[in-house]
Amino acid sequence: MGQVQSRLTISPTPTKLAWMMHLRMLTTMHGLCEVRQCSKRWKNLCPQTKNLQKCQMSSAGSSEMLQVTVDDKSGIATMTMCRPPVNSLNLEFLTQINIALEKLENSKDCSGLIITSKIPKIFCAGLDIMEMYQPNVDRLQEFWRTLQEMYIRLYGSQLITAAAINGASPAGGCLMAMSCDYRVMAPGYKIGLNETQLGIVAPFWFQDLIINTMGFRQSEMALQLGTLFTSEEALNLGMVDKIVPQEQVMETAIQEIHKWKKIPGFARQITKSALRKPSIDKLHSKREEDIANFRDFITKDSIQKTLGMYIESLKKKAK
Ligand SMILES: CCCCC/C=C\C/C=C\C/C=C/C(=O)SCCNC(=O)CCNC(=O)[C@H](O)C(C)(C)COP(=O)(O)OP(=O)(O)OC[C@H]1O[C@@H](n2cnc3c(N)ncnc32)[C@H](O)[C@@H]1OP(=O)(O)O
Repeated sequence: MGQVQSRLTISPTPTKLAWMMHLRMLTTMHGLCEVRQCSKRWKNLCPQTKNLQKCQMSSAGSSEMLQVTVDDKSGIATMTMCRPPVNSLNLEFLTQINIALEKLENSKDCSGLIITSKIPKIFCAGLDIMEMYQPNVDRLQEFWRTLQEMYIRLYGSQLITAAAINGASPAGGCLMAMSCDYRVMAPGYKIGLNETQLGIVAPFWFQDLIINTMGFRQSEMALQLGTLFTSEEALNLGMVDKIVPQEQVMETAIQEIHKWKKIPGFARQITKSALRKPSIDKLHSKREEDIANFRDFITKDSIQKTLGMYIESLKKKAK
C-alpha cells in the first residue's frame, strides 16, 4: 500500500515543471498545502486502510473538500466533491481537483475514475460565481487557467472516467460531467450549459464539448437558450447515458467501468485520444487568448452588473 502511494507522488520531470511551478505559485498565493505535503499526507493516510485507500487532498482548514479513494482490487478511484453549500468551483477547489487528477493519472494502480458528490441533491453548481464578481484580475486569470487545466486533464484522461451525477449539474458542473467517458444520473435533477441565462457566454471549448457530446443542432439550441434539461431530457439528447434511482447511481458507474475495462486498454486509450485530441489541441493553441477574452468579458461593467443581479436572485431564492 505504502508503495502504491509513493508512485502517486508528483515528480518534477521537465514536462511537469511548469505545472509544478504553477501549483507552487497558487499554494503560496492562497495558502494551499504544497504538492509535496499533499503527497506526504497521502502516504501517511493510506497504510491505515486495507482495500480502500483514502486521501485527503485539502488544505489545512478546509479539510474533506475533495475525498479521493482508490479501491485496490478494482483500481477504480472515486473522487467525491464536498464543498458546501453547492460544490461550486473556486480556484482552490479546482486546484485540488487538478492535483488529484494528476496523481491518479500517474498511478499504475488506477484504471478508472468516478466523480460524484457528497452534497445531497447537488452534483456541482458550476463555477463559483464569486470568483467572477468584482474580481482581482490576477486571481481571475489564474482561476480561468486552472479551469482550462481541469478540462484538459479530465477530457484527455487515459483513465476510464464516469460521472455519477447525483444532483443538479449546471454550467461548469455539466462541463465536468461531459468531460467524462460516461454519465449516469439520478432522476429529477437539472443539467446543462445555462450560461446565457446568466448573461454570460459559454467559451468555445465548452461549446465544442457539448457539440462532441450531443451533436451540433441540439447544442446550438441548448447553448443559445441556456437550457437546463431534466435528467430525462438529457438522456433523450445523449447528454447523459443512463438514468437510475439515486441509490443506484454509484453502483451503476462502477459496473459500467468494469464493462469498459474488458476492452484492451491500449486500443481504447488510442481511440479516445484520437477522438478528443483535436478539441484539446484547439484549447492548447488558444489558451492565452481564451484567458484574455474571459478577463476582458467578465470585467466589463455591464457583465459585472448582470452577475451582481444574478447573485442577488440566488440569495433571495435561498432565503
Ligand atoms: C466572448 C468571449 C467569451 C469568453 C468567456 C466568457 C465568460 C464565460 C464565463 C464563465 C462560464 C461559466 C460557467 C459557470 O459555471 S457559471 C455558474 C453557473 N451556475 C449556476 O447558474 C447555478 C446557480 N445555482 C443554482 O441554480 C442553485 O444554487 C442550485 C445549484 C440548483 C442549488 O439549489 P439549492 O436550492 O439547493 O441551493 P441555493 O440556490 O439556495 O444555493 C445555496 C447557496 O449557494 C450559493 N450558490 C449557488 N450556486 C452558486 C455558484 N455557482 N457559485 C457561488 N455560489 C452559489 C447560493 O447563492 C446560496 O448562497 P447563500 O449564501 O444565499 O446561502
